[in-house]
Amino acid sequence: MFYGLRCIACGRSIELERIVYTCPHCGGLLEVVYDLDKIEISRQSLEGVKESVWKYRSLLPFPADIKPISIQEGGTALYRCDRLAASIGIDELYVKHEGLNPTGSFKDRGMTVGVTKALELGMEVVACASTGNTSAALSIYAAKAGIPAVVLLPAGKVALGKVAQALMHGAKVIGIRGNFDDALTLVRDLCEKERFYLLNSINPYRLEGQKTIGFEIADQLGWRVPDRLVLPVGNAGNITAIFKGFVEFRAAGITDTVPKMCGIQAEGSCPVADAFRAGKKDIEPEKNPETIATAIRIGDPVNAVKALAAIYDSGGLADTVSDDEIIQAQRDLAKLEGIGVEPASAASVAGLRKLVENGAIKRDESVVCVTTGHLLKDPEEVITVCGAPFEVDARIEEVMRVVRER
Ligand SMILES: Cc1ncc(COP(=O)(O)O)c(C=O)c1O
Ligand SMILES: N[C@@H](CCOP(=O)(O)O)C(=O)O
Repeated sequence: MFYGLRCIACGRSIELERIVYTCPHCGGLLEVVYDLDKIEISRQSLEGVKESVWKYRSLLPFPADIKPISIQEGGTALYRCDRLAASIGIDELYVKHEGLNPTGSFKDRGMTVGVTKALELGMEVVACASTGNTSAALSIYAAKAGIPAVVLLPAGKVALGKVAQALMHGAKVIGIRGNFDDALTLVRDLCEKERFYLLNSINPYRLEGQKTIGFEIADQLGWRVPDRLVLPVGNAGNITAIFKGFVEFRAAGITDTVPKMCGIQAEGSCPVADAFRAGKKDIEPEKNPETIATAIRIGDPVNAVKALAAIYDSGGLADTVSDDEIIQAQRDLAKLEGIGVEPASAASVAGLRKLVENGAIKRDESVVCVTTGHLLKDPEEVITVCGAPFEVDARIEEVMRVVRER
């Protein structure tokens, strides 16, 4: 076999048939590892292949006969953003807009792999806890695969567009009176008891799909690796996965370096940034996380240890931004570049602005910000921030009065 499962803490190998999400020996997080001597991948082999998560199939954990559950995820735009760059004060800025995936977030990359793995393992029900996007993605891939999905959401705390997706694609949607961290604890227990397949980012296979963001950025930049990657951090899976992608491309000889990974959290929900500032390798969970960016309102990120390792190993950093800075960055992306994102995504650009202002990132560094979810995910936040549209009588003078108003 060209891949295996390994515990990042004790280094033991785990049998591939076992349905476990953490190490049965020490409780550590698991990761998929590859034997690169058995894998054929090169710049030449990738040339001309249609952009998609499955373009990089030789670095995904499946035998050749497994058919993916796919809805054309990946292949998202990497925009060069000169107006935004000028306003922030750097020379070369790109935005990787993951909001352009089928359900409008990067989670689709994880779920195409995760749900395909669920079927390969013979699992009959998939489940997750979610602040919204994971549930939307799980629901659509479960629908495509023809298996039931169960999703646990923090009641009243999930953006409307995301709940709508989970409902319409047919998941069993259960709001729990508690926060995301409570929901995750519950769903882990549920999956254990009912033999449901857990597809939060503690599942190491799901992260394999998300690492293709890193592959794709290098590919789209003509095999160049940016100096910095800046992205929001919630449950801390994505920063881990993307770094893994860059590390694997370097190990395979496709690229020659990795970017400095810069994780941005909201001020009211920042255990990873706190741990980084204290020079620690693990977090102290935050009991009552709060931020307008509901997608990253997470106090006890399951992948914190992996994420902090990615940050330290790459020479990156973690920092925080305020909700006001997030909203301003959301407006900047929308108005300067035509990129519509949900608040959590804008944390990346808010973080970049702060890091350039305080000198942590230099003008001449090349930067990619990952915008993780689409604007339409959270229409209620948009109305709160922008106000409702004008309403007038259906007469031209009334319309002109408003048009002329400053
Ligand atoms: C839109 C959005 N951005 C960022 C994040 C944070 O990603 P991660 O949990 O992988 O750190 C999430 C959810 O996790 C999300 O839905
Ligand atoms: N923002 C996430 C939170 C769950 O993260 P996961 O990556 O562990 O599934 C969501 O969309 O639910």
